[in-house]
Amino acid sequence: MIDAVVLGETMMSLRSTGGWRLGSTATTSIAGAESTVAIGLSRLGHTTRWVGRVGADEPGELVLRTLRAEEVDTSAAVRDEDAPTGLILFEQRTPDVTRVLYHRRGSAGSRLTAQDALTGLTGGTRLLHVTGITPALGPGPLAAVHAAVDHVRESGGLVSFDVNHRSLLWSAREASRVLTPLARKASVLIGSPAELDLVGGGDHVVTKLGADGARVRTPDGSWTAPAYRVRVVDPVGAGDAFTAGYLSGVLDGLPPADCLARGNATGAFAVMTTGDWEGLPTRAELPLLDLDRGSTLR
Ligand SMILES: Nc1ncnc2c1ncn2[C@@H]1O[C@H](COP(=O)(O)OP(=O)(O)OP(=O)(O)O)[C@@H](O)[C@H]1O
Ligand SMILES: O=C(O)C(=O)C[C@H](O)[C@H](O)CO
Repeated sequence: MIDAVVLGETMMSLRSTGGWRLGSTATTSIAGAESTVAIGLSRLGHTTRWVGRVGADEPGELVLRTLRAEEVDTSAAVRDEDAPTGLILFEQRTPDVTRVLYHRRGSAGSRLTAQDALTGLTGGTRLLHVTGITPALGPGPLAAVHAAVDHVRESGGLVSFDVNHRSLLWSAREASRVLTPLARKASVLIGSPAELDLVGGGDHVVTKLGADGARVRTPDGSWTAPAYRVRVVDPVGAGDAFTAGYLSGVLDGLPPADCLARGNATGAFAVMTTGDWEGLPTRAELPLLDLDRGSTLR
């Protein structure tokens, strides 16, 4: 049995050094909320699988190759001959503000089916992680998320759900209508305060508070943990990085306060580096943030 399966769309990312309209140079990589969580968990030593569709094209090969290099299992991924891999363009205007532009309508990732999801769960998983992005991609991906969530719940596994509302994809009103029933099925519900307002509560709710850290409420109590004080280079992806750390703690059986601390650490690593997943820590690197200023890793 694998530790964690994630389901969703991963795109090729293009990150410009200046404005797109100026004809700047760009760096290619990959981006996808769920695959960032898979990479984060894999670096922390958990076995993970990514389930999704890419086009039968070079951006799709970049997605699969990158995930494989991060030891994320891609054996259930589908290469779709009839649609391209989606693209996401990042344009960082200030250290805190990054513009996002999608080229993903009709992408291979948006053709995900319930059957893809069930195939991806073959062999069983301890944890399924899904987000509110996939249901925004169309009826097929929405059905895939429901099928996966129902299957894992029936098998006794944990389901984590990060609301991840993407306003470029749909309105808050529509997101609330579609995501509330999914949030009810989650064992661990994660979001920002505004996102959690969209879907209502749950038994185990984790609130991401940016530079203020995070809090968790379970039937046993509530805990908060402050963020690490670090220099922010690129805040995009911090939420998914946090989720990877938090879920790693859950898989390790840690108490909620320790899960929060691990999530704050992985979130801090993400904001200190450019890119969503590139700076995520290995397990050996986790204590780095707790070293005194000026000390070195031996
Ligand atoms: N400025 C910061 N300094 C230190 N840690 C941070 C900072 N911003 C975010 N983090 C860490 O990352 C976690 C998630 O950040 P945030 O609440 O901004 O998520 P988010 O809104 O989902 O972000 P995004 O959608 O950009 O990925 C925080 O709970 C915290 O642990
Ligand atoms: O917006 C999406 O659909 C993504 O999956 C991209 C990520 O959310 C973005 O890179 C921040 O994590």
